[in-house]
Amino acid sequence: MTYRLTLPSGFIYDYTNLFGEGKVTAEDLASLSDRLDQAHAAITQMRATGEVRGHLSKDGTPELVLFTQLPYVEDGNLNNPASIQRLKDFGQSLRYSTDAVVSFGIGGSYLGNKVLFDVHAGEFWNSKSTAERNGYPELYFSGNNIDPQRTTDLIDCLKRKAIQKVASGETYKVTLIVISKSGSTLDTMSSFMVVCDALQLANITVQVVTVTDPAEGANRTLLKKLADDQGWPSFSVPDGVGGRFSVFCDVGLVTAACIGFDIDAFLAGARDMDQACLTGEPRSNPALFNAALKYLAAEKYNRDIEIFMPYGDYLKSVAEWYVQLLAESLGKRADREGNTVYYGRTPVVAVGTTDMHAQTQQHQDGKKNKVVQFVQLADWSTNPLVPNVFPAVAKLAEIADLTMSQALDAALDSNAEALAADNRFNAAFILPRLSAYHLGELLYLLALSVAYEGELANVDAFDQPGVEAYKKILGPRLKALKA
Ligand SMILES: O=P(O)(O)OC[C@H]1O[C@](O)(CO)[C@@H](O)[C@@H]1O
Repeated sequence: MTYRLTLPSGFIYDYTNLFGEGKVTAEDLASLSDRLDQAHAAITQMRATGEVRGHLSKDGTPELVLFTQLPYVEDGNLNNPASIQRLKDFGQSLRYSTDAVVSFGIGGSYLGNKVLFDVHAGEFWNSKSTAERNGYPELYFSGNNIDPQRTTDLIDCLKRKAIQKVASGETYKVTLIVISKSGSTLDTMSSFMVVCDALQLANITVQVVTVTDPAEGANRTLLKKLADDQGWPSFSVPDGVGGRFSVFCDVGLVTAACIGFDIDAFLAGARDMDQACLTGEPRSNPALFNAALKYLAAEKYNRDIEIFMPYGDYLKSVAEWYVQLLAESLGKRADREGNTVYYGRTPVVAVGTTDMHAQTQQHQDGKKNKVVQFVQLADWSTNPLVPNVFPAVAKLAEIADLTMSQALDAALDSNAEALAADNRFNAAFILPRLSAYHLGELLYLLALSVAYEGELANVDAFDQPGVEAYKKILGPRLKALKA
Protein backbone atom coordinates (compact mmCIF):
# COMPACT_ATOMS: atom_id res chain seq x y z
CA MET A 1 0.00 0.00 0.00
CA THR A 2 1.33 3.43 -0.98
CA TYR A 3 0.15 6.61 0.73
CA ARG A 4 0.76 9.83 -1.12
CA LEU A 5 -0.58 13.33 -0.99
CA THR A 6 0.06 14.87 -4.41
CA LEU A 7 -0.44 18.58 -5.05
CA PRO A 8 -1.42 20.03 -8.45
CA SER A 9 2.17 21.31 -8.81
CA GLY A 10 3.43 17.74 -8.68
CA PHE A 11 4.85 18.13 -5.15
CA ILE A 12 4.36 14.84 -3.28
CA TYR A 13 4.25 13.96 0.40
CA ASP A 14 4.82 10.21 0.56
CA TYR A 15 3.94 8.93 4.04
CA THR A 16 3.72 5.21 3.20
CA ASN A 17 6.34 4.30 5.80
CA LEU A 18 4.91 6.50 8.53
CA PHE A 19 1.25 5.56 8.44
CA GLY A 20 -0.65 2.29 8.80
CA GLU A 21 -0.33 -0.95 10.70
CA GLY A 22 2.65 -0.84 13.10
CA LYS A 23 3.16 2.86 12.43
CA VAL A 24 0.96 5.85 13.18
CA THR A 25 -2.51 4.40 12.65
CA ALA A 26 -5.84 5.71 11.46
CA GLU A 27 -7.10 5.15 15.04
CA ASP A 28 -4.29 7.36 16.38
CA LEU A 29 -5.36 10.08 13.99
CA ALA A 30 -9.02 9.64 14.88
CA SER A 31 -8.19 10.02 18.57
CA LEU A 32 -6.52 13.34 17.75
CA SER A 33 -9.36 14.59 15.61
CA ASP A 34 -10.69 17.27 18.00
CA ARG A 35 -7.22 18.64 18.58
CA LEU A 36 -6.53 18.67 14.86
CA ASP A 37 -9.67 20.76 14.40
CA GLN A 38 -8.57 23.10 17.17
CA ALA A 39 -5.08 23.38 15.71
CA HIS A 40 -6.50 24.15 12.31
CA ALA A 41 -8.83 26.79 13.77
CA ALA A 42 -5.91 28.37 15.64
CA ILE A 43 -3.76 28.56 12.50
CA THR A 44 -6.70 29.90 10.48
CA GLN A 45 -7.02 32.62 13.11
CA MET A 46 -3.26 33.26 12.93
CA ARG A 47 -3.44 33.62 9.16
CA ALA A 48 -6.33 36.08 9.40
CA THR A 49 -5.15 38.24 12.30
CA GLY A 50 -1.61 37.25 13.25
CA GLU A 51 -2.84 36.36 16.74
CA VAL A 52 -1.40 33.28 18.42
CA ARG A 53 -2.67 32.36 21.87
CA GLY A 54 -0.14 33.17 24.55
CA HIS A 55 2.64 34.29 22.21
CA LEU A 56 4.79 37.07 23.67
CA SER A 57 7.82 38.84 22.27
CA LYS A 58 11.22 38.76 23.99
CA ASP A 59 10.16 41.80 26.06
CA GLY A 60 7.08 39.96 27.31
CA THR A 61 4.58 41.95 25.27
CA PRO A 62 1.96 40.36 22.94
CA GLU A 63 3.34 39.96 19.43
CA LEU A 64 1.66 39.07 16.16
CA VAL A 65 2.91 36.20 13.98
CA LEU A 66 2.79 37.28 10.36
CA PHE A 67 4.95 34.95 8.30
CA THR A 68 1.89 33.49 6.53
CA GLN A 69 1.33 36.91 4.93
CA LEU A 70 4.77 36.91 3.26
CA PRO A 71 3.91 34.81 0.17
CA TYR A 72 1.24 37.34 -0.77
CA VAL A 73 2.87 40.29 -2.53
CA GLU A 74 0.17 42.93 -2.29
CA ASP A 75 -0.07 46.62 -1.52
CA GLY A 76 -0.34 47.05 2.23
CA ASN A 77 1.30 43.67 2.96
CA LEU A 78 4.76 43.11 4.44
CA ASN A 79 5.90 41.99 0.99
CA ASN A 80 4.39 44.37 -1.51
CA PRO A 81 5.13 45.20 -5.15
CA ALA A 82 7.33 48.14 -4.13
CA SER A 83 9.37 46.20 -1.56
CA ILE A 84 9.99 43.32 -3.98
CA GLN A 85 10.91 45.75 -6.76
CA ARG A 86 13.38 47.45 -4.40
CA LEU A 87 15.07 44.09 -3.79
CA LYS A 88 15.25 43.37 -7.50
CA ASP A 89 16.62 46.86 -8.22
CA PHE A 90 19.26 46.31 -5.58
CA GLY A 91 20.29 43.03 -7.22
CA GLN A 92 20.36 44.68 -10.65
CA SER A 93 22.47 47.56 -9.31
CA LEU A 94 25.24 45.09 -8.44
CA ARG A 95 25.42 43.49 -11.90
CA TYR A 96 28.69 44.22 -13.67
CA SER A 97 29.47 46.85 -11.00
CA THR A 98 30.25 44.91 -7.81
CA ASP A 99 32.82 42.14 -7.67
CA ALA A 100 31.81 40.41 -4.47
CA VAL A 101 29.09 40.44 -1.85
CA VAL A 102 29.66 39.23 1.69
CA SER A 103 26.45 38.33 3.51
CA PHE A 104 26.84 38.54 7.30
CA GLY A 105 24.32 36.82 9.56
CA ILE A 106 23.64 33.84 11.78
CA GLY A 107 20.63 31.63 12.56
CA GLY A 108 17.59 32.86 10.68
CA SER A 109 19.67 35.70 9.27
CA TYR A 110 21.89 33.20 7.46
CA LEU A 111 20.38 29.73 7.08
CA GLY A 112 17.63 30.59 4.59
CA ASN A 113 20.00 32.79 2.58
CA LYS A 114 22.39 29.86 2.30
CA VAL A 115 19.57 27.59 1.05
CA LEU A 116 18.62 30.03 -1.71
CA PHE A 117 22.27 30.47 -2.63
CA ASP A 118 22.99 26.74 -2.78
CA VAL A 119 19.94 25.93 -4.84
CA HIS A 120 20.41 28.76 -7.30
CA ALA A 121 24.18 29.17 -7.45
CA GLY A 122 25.74 25.94 -6.23
CA GLU A 123 29.19 25.28 -4.88
CA PHE A 124 31.17 26.65 -7.82
CA TRP A 125 29.46 30.03 -8.32
CA ASN A 126 32.50 32.02 -7.20
CA SER A 127 34.82 30.27 -9.61
CA LYS A 128 32.62 31.10 -12.61
CA SER A 129 33.40 34.12 -14.81
CA THR A 130 31.32 37.28 -14.44
CA ALA A 131 29.64 36.46 -17.77
CA GLU A 132 28.78 32.96 -16.56
CA ARG A 133 27.24 34.56 -13.46
CA ASN A 134 25.22 36.80 -15.78
CA GLY A 135 26.99 39.82 -14.31
CA TYR A 136 26.06 39.06 -10.73
CA PRO A 137 28.85 39.25 -8.12
CA GLU A 138 30.65 36.50 -6.30
CA LEU A 139 28.97 35.76 -2.98
CA TYR A 140 30.49 34.80 0.36
CA PHE A 141 28.97 34.22 3.77
CA SER A 142 30.41 35.33 7.10
CA GLY A 143 29.18 35.90 10.65
CA ASN A 144 27.73 32.40 10.89
CA ASN A 145 30.48 31.76 13.41
CA ILE A 146 33.15 33.70 15.26
CA ASP A 147 35.92 31.83 13.51
CA PRO A 148 39.30 33.60 13.46
CA GLN A 149 40.80 31.39 10.75
CA ARG A 150 37.97 31.43 8.21
CA THR A 151 37.43 35.17 8.69
CA THR A 152 41.13 35.81 8.04
CA ASP A 153 41.06 33.50 5.02
CA LEU A 154 38.03 35.36 3.62
CA ILE A 155 39.77 38.73 4.02
CA ASP A 156 42.93 37.37 2.38
CA CYS A 157 40.89 35.93 -0.48
CA LEU A 158 39.15 39.26 -1.16
CA LYS A 159 42.41 41.20 -0.85
CA ARG A 160 44.11 38.86 -3.34
CA LYS A 161 41.31 39.35 -5.85
CA ALA A 162 41.43 43.13 -5.32
CA ILE A 163 45.18 43.23 -5.99
CA GLN A 164 44.70 41.32 -9.25
CA LYS A 165 41.94 43.63 -10.44
CA VAL A 166 43.65 46.85 -9.41
CA ALA A 167 46.80 45.67 -11.22
CA SER A 168 44.82 45.73 -14.45
CA GLY A 169 43.78 49.33 -13.77
CA GLU A 170 40.26 48.61 -12.48
CA THR A 171 38.53 49.18 -9.14
CA TYR A 172 37.55 46.20 -6.97
CA LYS A 173 34.23 46.72 -5.21
CA VAL A 174 32.72 44.75 -2.34
CA THR A 175 29.21 45.02 -0.88
CA LEU A 176 28.80 43.95 2.73
CA ILE A 177 25.23 43.00 3.66
CA VAL A 178 24.77 42.95 7.42
CA ILE A 179 21.66 41.03 8.45
CA SER A 180 20.45 41.03 12.05
CA LYS A 181 16.89 41.41 13.30
CA SER A 182 18.04 42.40 16.78
CA GLY A 183 20.85 44.44 15.24
CA SER A 184 23.55 43.54 17.73
CA THR A 185 24.25 39.81 17.48
CA LEU A 186 27.83 39.19 18.58
CA ASP A 187 28.75 36.68 15.87
CA THR A 188 27.43 38.83 13.03
CA MET A 189 28.66 42.17 14.24
CA SER A 190 32.15 41.04 15.27
CA SER A 191 32.73 39.37 11.90
CA PHE A 192 31.38 42.41 10.07
CA MET A 193 33.66 44.79 11.96
CA VAL A 194 36.74 42.63 11.38
CA VAL A 195 36.09 42.21 7.64
CA CYS A 196 34.93 45.78 6.97
CA ASP A 197 37.91 47.30 8.75
CA ALA A 198 40.42 45.02 7.00
CA LEU A 199 38.99 45.75 3.55
CA GLN A 200 38.93 49.49 4.12
CA LEU A 201 42.53 49.43 5.39
CA ALA A 202 43.41 47.66 2.15
CA ASN A 203 41.79 50.54 0.21
CA ILE A 204 39.06 48.29 -1.19
CA THR A 205 35.88 50.13 -2.13
CA VAL A 206 33.23 48.94 0.33
CA GLN A 207 29.48 49.52 0.25
CA VAL A 208 27.48 48.50 3.34
CA VAL A 209 23.82 47.53 3.24
CA THR A 210 21.86 46.49 6.34
CA VAL A 211 18.81 44.35 7.03
CA THR A 212 17.35 44.88 10.49
CA ASP A 213 14.23 45.75 12.48
CA PRO A 214 13.03 49.05 10.99
CA ALA A 215 11.70 50.41 14.33
CA GLU A 216 12.51 54.03 15.04
CA GLY A 217 12.85 55.89 18.36
CA ALA A 218 13.60 54.05 21.57
CA ASN A 219 13.33 50.65 19.87
CA ARG A 220 15.78 51.48 17.08
CA THR A 221 18.32 48.67 16.79
CA LEU A 222 22.00 49.39 17.03
CA LEU A 223 22.42 48.35 13.40
CA LYS A 224 19.61 50.67 12.27
CA LYS A 225 21.22 53.54 14.17
CA LEU A 226 24.54 52.79 12.50
CA ALA A 227 22.86 52.64 9.10
CA ASP A 228 21.10 55.97 9.72
CA ASP A 229 24.30 57.63 10.99
CA GLN A 230 26.48 56.29 8.18
CA GLY A 231 23.89 56.70 5.43
CA TRP A 232 23.84 52.98 4.59
CA PRO A 233 20.78 51.68 2.72
CA SER A 234 18.57 49.53 4.90
CA PHE A 235 16.16 46.68 4.26
CA SER A 236 13.68 45.44 6.87
CA VAL A 237 12.94 42.45 9.06
CA PRO A 238 9.28 43.24 9.66
CA ASP A 239 7.65 43.01 13.07
CA GLY A 240 5.94 39.66 13.48
CA VAL A 241 8.46 37.73 11.38
CA GLY A 242 10.84 35.69 13.52
CA GLY A 243 14.31 34.88 12.23
CA ARG A 244 13.55 31.26 11.36
CA PHE A 245 10.56 32.33 9.23
CA SER A 246 12.36 35.22 7.57
CA VAL A 247 13.59 33.52 4.40
CA PHE A 248 10.36 34.73 2.76
CA CYS A 249 11.09 38.43 3.48
CA ASP A 250 13.95 40.88 2.85
CA VAL A 251 16.28 38.80 5.05
CA GLY A 252 16.46 35.82 2.72
CA LEU A 253 15.50 37.61 -0.45
CA VAL A 254 18.24 40.26 -0.27
CA THR A 255 21.01 37.70 -0.78
CA ALA A 256 18.88 35.99 -3.40
CA ALA A 257 18.53 39.28 -5.28
CA CYS A 258 22.34 39.54 -5.48
CA ILE A 259 22.60 36.33 -7.51
CA GLY A 260 19.53 36.65 -9.74
CA PHE A 261 17.41 34.07 -7.86
CA ASP A 262 13.78 33.99 -9.03
CA ILE A 263 12.10 35.70 -6.07
CA ASP A 264 8.66 35.73 -7.74
CA ALA A 265 8.70 31.99 -8.38
CA PHE A 266 9.90 31.27 -4.84
CA LEU A 267 7.06 33.29 -3.28
CA ALA A 268 4.58 31.77 -5.76
CA GLY A 269 5.59 28.31 -4.53
CA ALA A 270 5.08 29.39 -0.93
CA ARG A 271 1.73 30.93 -1.84
CA ASP A 272 0.50 27.80 -3.62
CA MET A 273 1.56 25.69 -0.66
CA ASP A 274 -0.32 28.05 1.66
CA GLN A 275 -3.42 27.60 -0.48
CA ALA A 276 -2.99 23.82 -0.42
CA CYS A 277 -2.94 24.00 3.37
CA LEU A 278 -6.16 25.98 3.84
CA THR A 279 -8.28 22.88 4.31
CA GLY A 280 -9.02 21.49 7.75
CA GLU A 281 -9.11 17.94 6.36
CA PRO A 282 -5.75 16.61 7.61
CA ARG A 283 -5.16 14.09 4.86
CA SER A 284 -5.51 16.80 2.21
CA ASN A 285 -3.42 19.41 4.04
CA PRO A 286 0.29 18.47 3.84
CA ALA A 287 1.45 20.81 6.63
CA LEU A 288 -1.26 19.72 9.06
CA PHE A 289 -0.83 16.05 8.20
CA ASN A 290 2.95 16.14 8.49
CA ALA A 291 2.55 17.85 11.88
CA ALA A 292 0.00 15.28 13.04
CA LEU A 293 2.07 12.26 11.98
CA LYS A 294 5.28 13.63 13.51
CA TYR A 295 3.49 14.64 16.70
CA LEU A 296 1.94 11.19 17.11
CA ALA A 297 5.18 9.45 16.16
CA ALA A 298 6.93 11.35 18.95
CA GLU A 299 4.26 11.30 21.64
CA LYS A 300 2.87 7.81 21.16
CA TYR A 301 5.81 5.92 19.64
CA ASN A 302 8.77 7.81 21.17
CA ARG A 303 10.22 8.78 17.79
CA ASP A 304 11.52 12.10 19.02
CA ILE A 305 14.57 12.49 16.80
CA GLU A 306 14.02 13.71 13.26
CA ILE A 307 16.70 12.91 10.72
CA PHE A 308 16.20 15.37 7.88
CA MET A 309 17.85 13.70 4.91
CA PRO A 310 17.67 15.24 1.46
CA TYR A 311 19.25 13.29 -1.37
CA GLY A 312 21.53 15.78 -3.10
CA ASP A 313 24.38 18.00 -1.98
CA TYR A 314 22.74 21.33 -2.72
CA LEU A 315 19.85 20.45 -0.43
CA LYS A 316 22.02 19.93 2.63
CA SER A 317 21.48 23.55 3.64
CA VAL A 318 17.71 22.91 3.67
CA ALA A 319 18.39 20.38 6.43
CA GLU A 320 20.52 22.94 8.27
CA TRP A 321 17.77 25.54 7.93
CA TYR A 322 15.23 23.01 9.22
CA VAL A 323 17.35 22.32 12.30
CA GLN A 324 16.84 25.88 13.53
CA LEU A 325 13.17 25.86 12.54
CA LEU A 326 12.39 22.69 14.44
CA ALA A 327 14.72 23.23 17.40
CA GLU A 328 13.77 26.81 18.21
CA SER A 329 10.07 26.39 17.42
CA LEU A 330 9.27 23.16 19.22
CA GLY A 331 12.08 22.52 21.70
CA LYS A 332 10.17 23.89 24.68
CA ARG A 333 10.46 23.38 28.43
CA ALA A 334 6.91 24.52 29.24
CA ASP A 335 3.52 24.44 27.58
CA ARG A 336 1.32 27.50 27.33
CA GLU A 337 -0.12 26.89 30.79
CA GLY A 338 3.38 26.84 32.29
CA ASN A 339 3.51 23.06 32.87
CA THR A 340 6.90 21.47 32.36
CA VAL A 341 6.68 19.34 29.21
CA TYR A 342 10.19 19.25 27.66
CA TYR A 343 8.63 18.99 24.20
CA GLY A 344 10.33 18.69 20.83
CA ARG A 345 12.13 16.41 18.40
CA THR A 346 15.88 16.66 18.13
CA PRO A 347 16.69 17.55 14.52
CA VAL A 348 19.65 15.92 12.80
CA VAL A 349 21.17 16.88 9.43
CA ALA A 350 21.89 14.02 7.07
CA VAL A 351 22.49 13.90 3.31
CA GLY A 352 21.91 11.00 0.96
CA THR A 353 23.85 9.19 -0.17
CA THR A 354 26.73 10.62 1.90
CA ASP A 355 25.32 9.70 5.29
CA MET A 356 24.26 6.22 4.26
CA HIS A 357 27.97 5.57 4.73
CA ALA A 358 28.07 7.28 8.11
CA GLN A 359 24.72 7.59 9.95
CA THR A 360 22.59 4.84 8.45
CA GLN A 361 24.05 2.18 10.75
CA GLN A 362 22.54 4.12 13.66
CA HIS A 363 19.24 4.77 11.85
CA GLN A 364 18.90 1.08 11.00
CA ASP A 365 20.17 -0.60 14.17
CA GLY A 366 20.22 2.06 16.88
CA LYS A 367 17.36 2.98 19.21
CA LYS A 368 13.95 3.08 17.56
CA ASN A 369 13.53 6.72 18.43
CA LYS A 370 13.80 8.36 15.01
CA VAL A 371 11.77 9.50 12.06
CA VAL A 372 13.80 9.81 8.88
CA GLN A 373 12.42 12.56 6.65
CA PHE A 374 13.74 12.20 3.11
CA VAL A 375 13.66 14.86 0.41
CA GLN A 376 13.88 13.65 -3.17
CA LEU A 377 14.01 15.31 -6.57
CA ALA A 378 11.94 13.55 -9.22
CA ASP A 379 13.88 15.13 -12.08
CA TRP A 380 17.36 16.54 -12.33
CA SER A 381 18.28 19.33 -14.74
CA THR A 382 21.48 17.49 -15.49
CA ASN A 383 21.95 13.78 -15.20
CA PRO A 384 25.18 12.19 -16.42
CA LEU A 385 25.19 8.61 -17.56
CA VAL A 386 27.75 6.39 -15.88
CA PRO A 387 29.90 5.37 -18.86
CA ASN A 388 31.04 1.82 -19.46
CA VAL A 389 34.70 2.74 -19.06
CA PHE A 390 35.93 -0.65 -17.83
CA PRO A 391 33.73 -3.27 -19.58
CA ALA A 392 36.04 -6.07 -18.46
CA VAL A 393 35.43 -5.28 -14.78
CA ALA A 394 32.11 -6.97 -14.07
CA LYS A 395 31.28 -5.00 -10.90
CA LEU A 396 31.81 -1.66 -12.66
CA ALA A 397 30.08 -2.77 -15.86
CA GLU A 398 27.01 -3.52 -13.71
CA ILE A 399 26.52 0.14 -12.80
CA ALA A 400 27.41 1.43 -16.25
CA ASP A 401 24.69 2.87 -18.49
CA LEU A 402 22.64 3.95 -15.49
CA THR A 403 22.07 7.66 -14.97
CA MET A 404 23.39 9.10 -11.71
CA SER A 405 19.81 9.92 -10.64
CA GLN A 406 18.76 6.30 -11.19
CA ALA A 407 21.52 5.20 -8.86
CA LEU A 408 20.62 7.94 -6.35
CA ASP A 409 16.92 7.06 -6.36
CA ALA A 410 17.69 3.36 -6.04
CA ALA A 411 19.83 4.17 -3.00
CA LEU A 412 17.04 6.23 -1.41
CA ASP A 413 14.38 3.61 -2.12
CA SER A 414 16.57 0.86 -0.70
CA ASN A 415 17.27 2.89 2.43
CA ALA A 416 13.56 3.63 2.95
CA GLU A 417 12.62 -0.02 2.36
CA ALA A 418 15.26 -1.35 4.76
CA LEU A 419 14.18 1.08 7.47
CA ALA A 420 10.50 0.29 6.96
CA ALA A 421 11.15 -3.46 7.05
CA ASP A 422 12.33 -3.00 10.64
CA ASN A 423 9.46 -0.71 11.61
CA ARG A 424 11.62 2.39 11.42
CA PHE A 425 9.46 5.37 10.56
CA ASN A 426 10.27 7.39 7.46
CA ALA A 427 8.57 9.65 4.92
CA ALA A 428 9.53 11.61 1.81
CA PHE A 429 8.85 14.99 0.28
CA ILE A 430 9.29 14.62 -3.47
CA LEU A 431 9.91 17.79 -5.47
CA PRO A 432 9.29 17.56 -9.23
CA ARG A 433 12.65 19.33 -9.74
CA LEU A 434 15.00 21.70 -7.97
CA SER A 435 13.56 25.13 -8.71
CA ALA A 436 12.80 28.33 -6.84
CA TYR A 437 9.08 27.48 -7.03
CA HIS A 438 9.31 24.00 -5.52
CA LEU A 439 11.80 25.22 -2.93
CA GLY A 440 9.24 27.85 -1.91
CA GLU A 441 6.67 25.08 -1.54
CA LEU A 442 8.95 22.93 0.61
CA LEU A 443 10.22 25.64 2.97
CA TYR A 444 6.75 27.06 3.47
CA LEU A 445 5.28 23.61 4.14
CA LEU A 446 7.88 23.04 6.85
CA ALA A 447 7.33 26.47 8.41
CA LEU A 448 3.56 26.01 8.52
CA SER A 449 3.96 22.49 9.81
CA VAL A 450 5.83 23.60 12.95
CA ALA A 451 3.10 26.19 13.55
CA TYR A 452 0.51 23.37 13.49
CA GLU A 453 2.63 21.14 15.69
CA GLY A 454 3.02 23.95 18.23
CA GLU A 455 -0.75 23.95 18.50
CA LEU A 456 -0.94 20.17 18.86
CA ALA A 457 1.71 20.19 21.57
CA ASN A 458 0.28 23.36 23.14
CA VAL A 459 3.65 25.13 23.11
CA ASP A 460 4.55 28.57 21.76
CA ALA A 461 6.25 27.80 18.43
CA PHE A 462 7.33 31.40 17.95
CA ASP A 463 9.55 32.23 20.90
CA GLN A 464 13.00 30.94 21.85
CA PRO A 465 13.49 31.72 25.56
CA GLY A 466 16.08 28.97 25.94
CA VAL A 467 18.70 30.87 23.92
CA GLU A 468 18.73 33.64 26.54
CA ALA A 469 20.28 31.41 29.22
CA TYR A 470 23.79 31.39 27.78
CA LYS A 471 23.48 34.93 26.51
CA LYS A 472 23.00 36.15 30.10
CA ILE A 473 26.30 34.49 31.02
CA LEU A 474 28.15 35.50 27.87
CA GLY A 475 27.46 39.27 28.11
CA PRO A 476 29.16 39.80 31.50
CA ARG A 477 31.90 37.34 30.53
CA LEU A 478 32.82 39.45 27.48
CA LYS A 479 32.79 42.61 29.63
CA ALA A 480 35.06 40.91 32.18
CA LEU A 481 37.46 39.96 29.40
CA LYS A 482 37.80 43.61 28.42
CA ALA A 483 38.31 44.73 32.00
O1 LIG B 1 18.89 38.17 13.37
P1 LIG B 1 19.55 38.22 14.69
O2 LIG B 1 18.86 39.11 15.65
O3 LIG B 1 21.01 38.58 14.55
O4 LIG B 1 19.47 36.80 15.36
C1 LIG B 1 20.06 35.66 14.79
C2 LIG B 1 19.51 34.40 15.41
O5 LIG B 1 19.75 34.38 16.80
C3 LIG B 1 18.64 33.84 17.51
O6 LIG B 1 17.99 34.88 18.12
C4 LIG B 1 19.05 32.82 18.51
O7 LIG B 1 20.10 33.27 19.27
C5 LIG B 1 17.77 33.25 16.40
O8 LIG B 1 16.45 33.11 16.77
C6 LIG B 1 18.02 34.23 15.28
O9 LIG B 1 17.61 33.75 14.03
